[in-house]
Parts: sequence; C-alpha cells; structure tokens
Amino acid sequence: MAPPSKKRSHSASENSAGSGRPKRIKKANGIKPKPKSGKIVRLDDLAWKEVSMPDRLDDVEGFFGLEEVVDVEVIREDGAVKFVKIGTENDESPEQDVNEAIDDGDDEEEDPEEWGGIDDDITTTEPESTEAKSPSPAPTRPKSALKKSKLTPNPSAVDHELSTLSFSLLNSETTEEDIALPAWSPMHLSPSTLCALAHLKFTHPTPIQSSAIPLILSGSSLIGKASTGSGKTLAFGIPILETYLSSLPTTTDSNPTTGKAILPKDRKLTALIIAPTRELAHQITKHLTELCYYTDLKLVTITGGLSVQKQQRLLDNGVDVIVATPGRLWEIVSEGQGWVEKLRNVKMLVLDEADRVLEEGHFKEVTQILSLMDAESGDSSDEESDEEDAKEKVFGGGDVEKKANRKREKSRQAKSNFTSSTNNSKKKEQERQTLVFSATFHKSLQQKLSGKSFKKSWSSSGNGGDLLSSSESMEYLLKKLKFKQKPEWIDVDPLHAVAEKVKEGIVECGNMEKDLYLYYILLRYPSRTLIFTNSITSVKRLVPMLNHLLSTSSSEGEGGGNRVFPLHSQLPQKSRLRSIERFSGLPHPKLNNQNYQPTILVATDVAARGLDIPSVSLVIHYHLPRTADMYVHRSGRTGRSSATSNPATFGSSIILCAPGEAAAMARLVGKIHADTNTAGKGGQLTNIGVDRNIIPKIRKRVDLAKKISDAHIVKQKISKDEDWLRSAAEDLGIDISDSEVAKISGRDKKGDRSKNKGRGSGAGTSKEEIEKWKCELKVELSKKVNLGFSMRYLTSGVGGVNLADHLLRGGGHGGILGAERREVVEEMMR
Ligand SMILES: Nc1ncnc2c1ncn2[C@@H]1O[C@H](COP(=O)(O)OP(=O)(O)OP(=O)(O)O)[C@@H](O)[C@H]1O
Repeated sequence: MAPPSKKRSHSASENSAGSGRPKRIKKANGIKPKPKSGKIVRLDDLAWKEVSMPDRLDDVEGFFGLEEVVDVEVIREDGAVKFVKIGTENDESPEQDVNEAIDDGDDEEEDPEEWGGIDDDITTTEPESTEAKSPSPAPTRPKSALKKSKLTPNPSAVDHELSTLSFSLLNSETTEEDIALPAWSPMHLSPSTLCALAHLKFTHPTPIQSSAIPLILSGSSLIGKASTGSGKTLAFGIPILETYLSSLPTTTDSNPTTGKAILPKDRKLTALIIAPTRELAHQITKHLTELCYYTDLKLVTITGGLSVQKQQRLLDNGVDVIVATPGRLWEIVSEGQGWVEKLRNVKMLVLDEADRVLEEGHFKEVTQILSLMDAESGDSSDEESDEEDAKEKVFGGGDVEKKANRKREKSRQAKSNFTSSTNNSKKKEQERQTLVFSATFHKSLQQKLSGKSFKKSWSSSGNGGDLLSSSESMEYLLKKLKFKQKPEWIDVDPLHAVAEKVKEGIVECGNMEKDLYLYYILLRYPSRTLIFTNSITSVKRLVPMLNHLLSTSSSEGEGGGNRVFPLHSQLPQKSRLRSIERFSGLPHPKLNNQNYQPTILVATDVAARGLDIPSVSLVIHYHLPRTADMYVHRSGRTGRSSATSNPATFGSSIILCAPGEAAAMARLVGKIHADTNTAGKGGQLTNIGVDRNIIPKIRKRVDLAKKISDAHIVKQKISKDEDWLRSAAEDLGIDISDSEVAKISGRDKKGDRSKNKGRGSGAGTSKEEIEKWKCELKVELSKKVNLGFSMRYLTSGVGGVNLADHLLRGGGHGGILGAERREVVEEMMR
C-alpha cells in the first residue's frame, strides 16, 4: 500500500472534549457574545472546507484532513449545542466559547476492525467546496473530454488523495495520442479511463483485468480469484468507472466557474465496495481515485475511527462510490436516513478480499447489510428495528422485555424480507451486479459457515490444504451471497497460490540463531524488506536491535539514521502512518536523501493483507505464519503487478525455519502447494544457501546489538512501571520516596542496577555496561569481513543484490554462497 495522503478528519464538530485534540474553527473578525442575527442550522448544512496541510505527517501532529468552517457561531440553548450561521464578519463568538460549546461526541473510538487505523478516516475525492480551490476548469463530463485535444484532471482528486501516490505523474497534461493503448482497446474504455491508465503507464491489462473487465462490462456478476498484487482493484475499478460514466445524463447543467457537471445529490449509487479492514478500504480509495482522476466521480470512504455524523454529512452531499468496512457501514445504514433504500438500488456490489470479509467477526454485519440490500423496498419496520438495535448497541441499556419483543418482531420481519427478496430476486439481480474478489478462500471459513455437508464435499475433494479449490469456493460463495444468477467464475492462475513473481525459499537455522540469520539475509540482500513476526513483542525487540546493526551514521532528523520501522496494532495511528511512510521511502525533509538506504519494516500480520508498497523486494517470515492463506498474503507484499515480466519487479519470500518448526513448515508447504509443482520448483521451498564463513564474523555484533536493545527494553519497562507506581501512589495520597519506588520496581538506589530477578538479561545492566557494548559494537561494525569488501559496502545499499533477480538468472552467488550452495540455487531454478 502506498502511504496515506492528506485526509479529511476531525472537524471542529468532531473534536469533543474527551478526544484530547484541539478544536479548530475559523473565526471572522470581531467578537460578540451572541449573534444578533443569523439562523440556526444543522451541523451538516455548514460549509465545511478542508484545511490545507503540509504533506509530511510529522508536522501536522495528527491533524490529517482537518476541516474548518467559517461564519458560524456555536451557542448553547437550553443546554443543547446549536450552530448559528452568521452573515457578517462582525458576528463571531469568542474562541473560548466556541471551544467550550463544541461537544458533539467525536467517536475516535477503536474500531474492532483489525487494522484499526492505517486509515481510520474518511476520505473523499471531491471536497465539498471545490470551486474556490480549483486552479483551472475541470471537464464537465469525461465524454465531452473525449472531443478535447487535452484532458484536464479533476483538481479535487489531486488535493485529496494523490499527494503521496505514484499518481503524482498524473499531473502533466495528456494529449489524445498519448492515450493510445492498443492492449486495452478490445474493452472499449472511455477516454478518461484510458488517459488515467496511460499516465499510470499501465500499458497492458493484467490477466485478471483482461478476463474480468469485459465480463463485468457485459453485465455479469463475477467471482474473481487471482494472486496477490495482480491488479484486482482495477479489475473491478475500471468497470465501476465505466458504469458511472455511462449512467451520466447526456445533458447536465454545469458550474460556470469550474465547468463541473451539477449532479443531483440523490443520484443513484454506482457501487458499494466492502473491504475487511480500514487500511484496505483506504488503499482501494486511493487506487480508484487515481483511476477516476479525469472524472467527477465522487468517492467516499466509510471506516471506523471518525464520527458517523461527519460521514453521514459527506454521504448526503451526493456520492457515486462508497468504499466501506462492514462495521461502520452497518452502523450508518442501521441509522436509517434513507441509506437502506440507496443501497438497495446500488448498481454494483463488490466484496474485496471476500474470504476475509465473510470471516467471523465481520460476517454478521455483512450478512445484515446484504439482507437489507436484498429486502423489498418500502419495508421500513425492519429498518426502524435495526436502527433501535444499533442505537442500543452504542448506548446500552433498554427494557429487557421490550428488547425481546423487538427481537422476535425483527426476526419475523427478517424472515419475511428474505422471502420477499427471493421472490424479487430476478428484478434485483438485473439491477445489481455482485463482484467478489480474493487471492485466497480459506477452508475453515467454509466449514464454519456451511455445516457438515460442506465438510463432506471438502474432504471428497481430496485437497489436503486449507485454501479452497475453485469449485468449493464457487459453491460456498453462491450459498453465502445469494447470487440470483450464476456468476462467472474466473481463476486466472489456479495452479499458483503464491504469486508467480514471488520466489520462495527457506533459510534453516538454529532455534536461538534466528536473529543472526535474519541479519545475514538483510546484509546479503540489501533491499526494501518486510519482516513478519507472529507477536508484537518480537516487533518491539527486533526493531531496536536491527537499528543498532543497520542504522546509518546520520544523526539528522527524528530517529537519526534509523532504517528499521515497526508496525503493529498497539502503535498509535500516527506512528503507524509514519512507519509506512518511512518504509515507503518517501524523502525525509530533514535527512540527506542522497544517502538513502533501503528500509525495513518489521510487522505483525496487520500488514499481511493489502499493503501495496512499491519495490518491496524481500519478505522474510521471521516466524512461520499461522495459516496457509496468511503465508500467501504475507508473501504477496512483494512481486506485485503481474502486467510486467521485468525481473526487477520479482520478489522473494524467505521463511526462517528453526528445527522445531520443521514439521509445521512441511504441513504449510503441503497446503500451499498441494496441487502444484511450483513452490521451490519441485513441490518444496528451496533451501537458500548461507555462507558459513560469514556467520562467525557477524555473530559478535548481533550478540552485542541484542544485549543493548534488551537492556534498553528492560529499562523502559522499569521506568514505565515506576511512573505508574508514582501516579498510583499520588492518586491514593501516599507519599513514596524514589528509593521505595526503586525497591518495589526492582531497581537499586543508584538507579542503575536491578536486584529484581525475573526481568530478563537486561535488568541488571548498568549504563556504563551498555555504553561499553555500544563501543564494542561500533568497532565490530567497522571491521571488514574477509570477502574482499567491507560490510559497510554491503549495508550501503549501493550495489545491493536482488535475491529474486539472482535466483532467476541463476548467478551471482559465487562469492557469497559458495560453490556447494550454488547447486541448491540451480536446483531451485529448474
Ligand atoms: N494493468 C496494470 N499494469 C501495471 N500495474 C498495474 C496494473 N493494474 C494494477 N497495477 C498495479 O499493481 C499493483 C497491485 O495491484 P492491486 O493492489 O490491485 O493488487 P491485488 O490483486 O488487489 O493485490 P492483493 O491481493 O495483495 O490485495 C498496484 O500497485 C497497482 O497500481
């Protein structure tokens, strides 16, 4: 995934007192305690405008996509907060009043959706007031743009989504000649689509795009399975855009200033895209924003983490495509407000990463949403009941008996809705296409949801793996999604669970030597690398250790020359964003970018699905993944975009395998490559050779780095515990001295040495000792390794070796791997 760009976020209205974030509301000049004139308006009716933010995340302290509103006063009337629209610049209340008054319950709560925040935001490709910002007129309609010699982008798209994307290349103007893309011509795409594809340099469709787009454009529903990074997003994104364009009225009024078509706010929704996590929803939004760059399509992302009120406001302003996570979407839909009806009329429903969307946890909300969409329109009682239930869920409480009655009534209604939806099925299906995409379909999902009969069908398939075969996937999805007509099934590469451009291997090592071998791999193949672990603790331990070993000498900027960044669910959102941004290699304003070095991200499985970061060459499984599909998704963070066979775009996935993991490893390989002959080009992952001459030379530095980082972690833990102790003592009104705190926490009076056992190896370490280790490490790192070049050269990234490239070309390992290991590599190549 590319790093998130500027986002709409906490408006003044959403910054409740409890949120801890300052409220921002732009004031007009002059101060008055109460407006003399002006009318009370709904919060949603105010003219919110996005506040311009610097691109770098560091400088905005979390205010991504801050919005402001002018000429409005916030007052309290009968205890309620009200908004008064004022006409003159003299009508404004003191800021203090404003801040006190605004408290509309920002729900910056943690959403259960797993990613929890790469994008726990709402984004739209179109600001509510684009007119004032537009530097140049945008085309009113893509169709009319066809006739122009030049296509002009929709400037709002640039403002909102593209500042940090590869699509910055879209900024140039394009002529008609530039958009001749013969490989796409059989699909008869509109000029604005072709123009965006040309700018993106997507000269050829990927296999899933070639197969899926014509079928979807012909009106079919579809289940599409294709490996990770194969371009599934545009496989449904392009037909959505084409459907939107073809549905535009031939004549529309247009805004005289911007030239943009004025479309009715209550226009039909073109598509609803459901993704399992916020992060994925955000990524889809970005991909589609890039694609829709030359159109006025309005895209809104609905995920947890922001106030429902604000999301409702954006939706009410007219929307063409919604990208949503199930939990928040259900929350909004169950609020009523006409959204049920709009969803019922949606033309295209997409489930991306369908196996995950239909997984337990999301299953209930998705089913509820699908049931509502299938239910006959005009049946409002169910809607009301849902709304009440949703409210109850949020606010709790309620009369038990009433609740039980309502439940019974709701169940009756639901039954009748299901019946009517079946009766109505033909009509609905004609109106709506259902598109389902994933790289994997997991067996346990099917078993969980389908009962014994399915289990039987599964075992009779003879497939020992836990990824579903084509027929089983089809059967399962047909049942689950209630397709009214048989959807088309596309599996562009049934033989490969893992993307073909991902070369797989293992490095065998001792139980206690994983850190050593990890470091070896990072030295040997310096490239943008994603390391997956099974625990947050491991991420916390590995990041400082690797930074001690790999960071540059630069001390400029925050984090100095660190090259290794963490990503896990316990990190605050801002840190997650920053980690991804740094890992993505965006230039840091405070660092000398000429000294850019390949970056490393150490992550838990929160990063396994959906991250589309360019040029990730290497994925390392520090721990064996828990499931086969997780292995597929983790590995799929490299070797992305199957439209090109350029070896530079190949990637490698390496499992660090300790003897204790060998049996599980064998099972995993069996599952993933049950039907193929392809993994290590012989049904197994290939053993990657390790030069045993290098290992002893780097062992000492790894040991030192480990000791230093362990000691720091323990000290941090002690300091945290002591802070907690002091604050608890203060709360209880107990006087506690530093020595008592040190005693309880296990630290002695000097503050250096712990008497407390059980805090791990670093607990008894003095500052002097740590300094000594650091000096020793420095000396070790400056030593040349006896291979004719220094380790400094290896770590510099200059002349770095691309593992996949070398494996593909069958060469380049002589100096490092040794002759006996070359045979293994050659075996892998066959
Ligand atoms: N026709 C194309 N030519 C070149 N690159 C493409 C093309 N279509 C998509 N891409 C790029 O390929 C990358 C992977 O696309 P996308 O994220 O849609 O893959 P995916 O199949 O959804 O992967 P995953 O299953 O991991 O989510 C993206 O960076 C996208 O911009």
